[in-house]
Amino acid sequence: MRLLLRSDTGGVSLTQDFLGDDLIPPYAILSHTWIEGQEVTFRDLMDGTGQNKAGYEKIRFCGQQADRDGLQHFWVDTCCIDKSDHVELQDAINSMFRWYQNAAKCYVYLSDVSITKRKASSGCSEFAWEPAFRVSRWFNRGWTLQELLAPRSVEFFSQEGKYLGNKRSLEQQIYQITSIGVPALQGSPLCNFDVEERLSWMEGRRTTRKEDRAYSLLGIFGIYMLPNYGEGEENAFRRLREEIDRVSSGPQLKEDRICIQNLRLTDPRNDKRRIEETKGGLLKDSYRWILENSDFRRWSDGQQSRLLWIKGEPGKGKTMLLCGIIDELNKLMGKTALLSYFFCQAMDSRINSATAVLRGLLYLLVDQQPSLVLHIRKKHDHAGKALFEDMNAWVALCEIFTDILQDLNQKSTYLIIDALDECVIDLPRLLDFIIQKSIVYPHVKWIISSRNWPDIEGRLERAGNKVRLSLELNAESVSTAVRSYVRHQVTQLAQEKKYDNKTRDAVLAHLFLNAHDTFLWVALVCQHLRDVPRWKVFAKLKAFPPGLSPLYNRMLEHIRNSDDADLCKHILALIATVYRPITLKELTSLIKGLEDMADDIESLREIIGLCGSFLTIQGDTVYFVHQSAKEFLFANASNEIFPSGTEEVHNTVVSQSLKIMSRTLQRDMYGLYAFGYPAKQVKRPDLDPLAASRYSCIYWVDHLHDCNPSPSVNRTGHLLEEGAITNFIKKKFLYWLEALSLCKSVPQGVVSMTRLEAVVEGRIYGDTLLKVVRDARRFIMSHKWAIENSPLQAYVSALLFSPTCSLIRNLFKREKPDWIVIKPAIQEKWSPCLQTLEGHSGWVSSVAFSHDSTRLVSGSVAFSHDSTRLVSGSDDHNVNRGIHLSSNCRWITYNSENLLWLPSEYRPSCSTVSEKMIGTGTGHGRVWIYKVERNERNAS
Ligand SMILES: Nc1ncnc2c1ncn2[C@@H]1O[C@H](COP(=O)(O)OP(=O)(O)OP(=O)(O)O)[C@@H](O)[C@H]1O
Repeated sequence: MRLLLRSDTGGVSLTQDFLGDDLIPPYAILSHTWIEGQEVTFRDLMDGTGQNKAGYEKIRFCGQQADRDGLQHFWVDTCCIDKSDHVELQDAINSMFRWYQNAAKCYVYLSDVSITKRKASSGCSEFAWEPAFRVSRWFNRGWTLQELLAPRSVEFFSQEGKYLGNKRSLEQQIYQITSIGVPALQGSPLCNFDVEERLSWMEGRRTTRKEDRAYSLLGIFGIYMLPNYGEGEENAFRRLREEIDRVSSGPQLKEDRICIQNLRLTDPRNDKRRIEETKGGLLKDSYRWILENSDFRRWSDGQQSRLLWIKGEPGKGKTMLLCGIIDELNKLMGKTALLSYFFCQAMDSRINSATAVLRGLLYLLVDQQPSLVLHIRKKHDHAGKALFEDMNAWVALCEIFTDILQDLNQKSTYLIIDALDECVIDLPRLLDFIIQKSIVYPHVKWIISSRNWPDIEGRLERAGNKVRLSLELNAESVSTAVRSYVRHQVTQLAQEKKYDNKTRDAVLAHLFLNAHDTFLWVALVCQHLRDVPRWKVFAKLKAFPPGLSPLYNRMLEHIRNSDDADLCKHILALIATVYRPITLKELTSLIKGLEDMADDIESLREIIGLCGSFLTIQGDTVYFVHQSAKEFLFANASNEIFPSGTEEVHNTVVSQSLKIMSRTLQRDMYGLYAFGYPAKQVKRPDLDPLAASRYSCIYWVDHLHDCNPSPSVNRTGHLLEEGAITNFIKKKFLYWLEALSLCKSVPQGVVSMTRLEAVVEGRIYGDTLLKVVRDARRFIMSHKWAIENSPLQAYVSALLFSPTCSLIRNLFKREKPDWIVIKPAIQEKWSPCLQTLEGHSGWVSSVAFSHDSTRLVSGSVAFSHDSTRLVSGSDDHNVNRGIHLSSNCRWITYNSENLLWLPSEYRPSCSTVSEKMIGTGTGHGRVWIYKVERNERNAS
């Protein structure tokens, strides 16, 4: 790879050809569309010509921008490849994706998007360039697809070289323009997207040479293929397909991929990037102190100190400190060590549990050393995705993690976990695991961070070899770091708001005096000041008291005094109560009075802006600015934000959810038409009919459950009327199942129905509701597989194969296909078979219950393909849940006879589970769970 080097005088020269990625210095890369005959070529550069061509401007722009970003080198496709050299061109085509991927920055130069022109004519708002952006040629060209997807950092510039935004800040617009899903834009590994989806991204894109439409996809599929110009587009695509099939049909690779896809809950690299971006970027001067800190050095240099615990009060900069440490370790260790990390976030239920932490850490380890996936596959091949989700997930993940740490075989490994206090589920287990592993494996070093919580402190006391680094005890370093941060923030602010020196100095002085070593306080005040007109700054400064709580109080007071106080408080209460961050559209459906605003996103943004600095919007999702803001509302303002308790908010969410679902759910919402249309291939339409009701579909039962757990609540005084739920199930149940499938959430639906049955049983509701809920639960349990795989099967096989007396079948008989003339003969009532558990590959020969009747173990035997070996296995299930739970299985291979081991706590027989008598039956690969009527017990 050849790069361009900018001299001090602004001239540009080509470097040597770097052979080997490790030798290439950091560089920026240009993405643009070509102007026929006006691009500067390799030959031009060699001959010292080309400065008069229009394309030279782009080279100048790229060099200057790289310089501003502290990069000496940059790359431009027009002149860094010698296209007259056939071999070099072939090599470049196959390397291009990697070159974009490895670039420190990618600048997209949009020659057809101008800011000044539009400003002059329209007078004009910040986003006046957006219409031109949306129709820019850049989005219609073939090569620019990989230039959008491969680099981590993609920044967009107008023809004047003015910054318009980056891949993250313009995510929604790019998604709307290209239909490329947000996860792909956020850097999710492209192998996670199926072949058809990736091919579809090229639709509507053009290239000058037809064959390039296929060649420009090579990197996106991670394949190598020699270009052969002249073969024509059709042949090029045929060869591309063949190569894709060849690579992906390797059974090993395919299984590995599925295993990694199932393991992936989040990509912690994306979380890190998102956190840094939303916090305004990572400032080196504010974390560098740690590298020289004596405790940190003791941990990094010492053999014995394997666990570093960084602790401090809210907003002291722990998360950003860890981001900095990760960057430094990455730089320092390169590929000589493995580095994996995870950021816990209490407000996001995907990433606030101990299992999520282990999954995230494993994901990054496997990404760096793919051979490690074998340890996961040992269990995953048997259990599938349930391995990571069922009630035994923690046990299974611990075993896998331990195997991997052992296998790493002395390779240096760094594991970093931020914000343990935000690990809401199973923190004690996670702490014990960390302590134990940090003692056993000398090649593994851990960094964890948390607030000063006595519980964590108490538990960590047991870790003998830890180093404790308290931010409060390093006040001097933190104070200097905060001062750097203040300086940086105020300089930016002064530039943006055009402060004169006096105003700037006043702001600086106020922040220096009152920050008390708390980054977050500074960040919040500066955010406020962005909305304050320059001339009011002096007066406003006094309104920011020192300390986080007083500042939050002040922010609340501001809301209290505003015209929209009630609306803001409702919004704050809702955002504090939901189980995952919600989008603006979902917000409109859950707040009374905002229902009609789903299409007025700009006004919604304004409304969120009214909630002071408590909330922030990323993409189109609403978050608290910081976990401490949410905690403040619960601890210091709950009377005001939740005047009737949180139950009331749950209540409202349920009734609003029922409303929006009743309004939006209907048959074939995505226009799939074909009954067998695979769920995997379903793409969200641009105008997603579920956009406003997605959250409701998945969580309404959870909110119902949390409305008021007391069974003695008087039904009439309760907002939740039996009628609303009964009506919803009677009228919308089947559409809800389809929606769950479209949202890839059928398993959550099964759990919801089990929960709903328990809630209804525990309350003073009428019989009708209970009957219909029980029937609906049997319905989803019986047909979950079909509906999960093809959403429209809810109207075909599910209805046809339900018992003739099923309430749901009869309520929705109008939906049954009329083209099936000969209908299958089906029994009248639901069969006693409650559930079928699958997973074994041989005959299941033994089944037993645990003493507490909550668990079931099954055993099977099978011959190997060549019939020389007998394999026996056991499988563990949880009886109370509606999903197959099959982790914890141990496969044992024998040379001779079948030896099946069952732990002694299990005993054969029927059992009473949730007041029902349960029996079991077995077959090839399956275990059936039956409901046993007392007088039938012996018979079954
Ligand atoms: N090195 C840094 N570079 C840029 N911004 C920083 C840096 N350190 C802290 N900040 C700013 O301070 C704010 C608070 O920092 P951070 O979230 O890291 O605190 P924390 O100690 O992890 O808080 P908590 O314990 O409440 O989660 C961030 O949102 C960011 O705006």
